[in-house]
Amino acid sequence: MSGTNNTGGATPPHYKIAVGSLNPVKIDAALEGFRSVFPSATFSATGVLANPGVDSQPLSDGVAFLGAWNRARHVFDLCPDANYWVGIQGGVQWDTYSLNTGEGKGDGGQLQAFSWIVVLGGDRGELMGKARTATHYLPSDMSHLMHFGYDLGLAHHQAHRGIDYNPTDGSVGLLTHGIYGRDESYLHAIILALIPHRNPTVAF
Ligand SMILES: O=P(O)(O)OP(=O)(O)OP(=O)(O)OC[C@H]1O[C@@H](n2cnc3c(O)ncnc32)[C@H](O)[C@@H]1O
Repeated sequence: MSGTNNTGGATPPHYKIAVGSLNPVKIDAALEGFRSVFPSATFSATGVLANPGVDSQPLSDGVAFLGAWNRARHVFDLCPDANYWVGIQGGVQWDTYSLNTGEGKGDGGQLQAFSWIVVLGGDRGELMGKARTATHYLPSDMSHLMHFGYDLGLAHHQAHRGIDYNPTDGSVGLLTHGIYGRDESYLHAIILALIPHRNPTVAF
C-alpha cells in the first residue's frame, strides 16, 4: 500500500475503517483512535447501518458485548473492502455491589452505564480487539425509569427535564458537567481495543 509522493518521500499506507453505526460520535472516535495508535498511517472511516442483534437498550454487560460483536461482524459482511471493522454498543447493568438494597438488582438498585467496543482486523476479520469504556453510575431517578423500560436517552430527558444532553457529551458528559464526554470515553476504549492490532505478534 505504500509508494512515493511527489516530494520523493514514502507515501504512508492508507487503511479503511468501517464502523457499524451512523452515529458521528462513534465514527469520529474510531477514526481518532486509529490515528493516535498508528500515527505513521492514514485512515478514513465510514459509518454503516449494522444490526446489533440485541435490544436497542441492552440491560447487561454480556448483551452489550454481544451487540458490539454483532455490529462488527455485520459491518465486516457489508464492507469486505475495509481493513478494520468496528462495533460499538452502549449498555447498562444493575450493580452487583450495591450497598443500597443488599440485592443490587432491580428497581431501587444502582445502574452502571458503559459501552463495549469490538475491533476486527486481518484478511478475514480474524484478529479481534475488545475493550469496555469507563463506567459511570446513573442517578436513581433515571435507574427507576430504566427499570420501567425507558432507554438511557429518554430517561435523561424525563429525569432532567429541560437539560438535554448533547450527543457528543452524552450521559457521562452531562453528569460530569462536560469534564468527560462520550466522545472521549469511546476514544479511550478504541485505543485499548487496538492493543492486539498494535501488537500483532503477541498472543492475547
Ligand atoms: O446509532 P447507534 O449506533 O445505535 O448509537 P446509539 O446512540 O443509539 O447508542 P447505543 O446503541 O450504543 O446505545 C444504547 C442505548 O443507549 C443510549 N445511549 C448510549 N450512550 C448514551 C449517552 O451517552 N447518553 C444518552 N444515551 C445514550 C442510546 O440512545 C441507545 O438507546
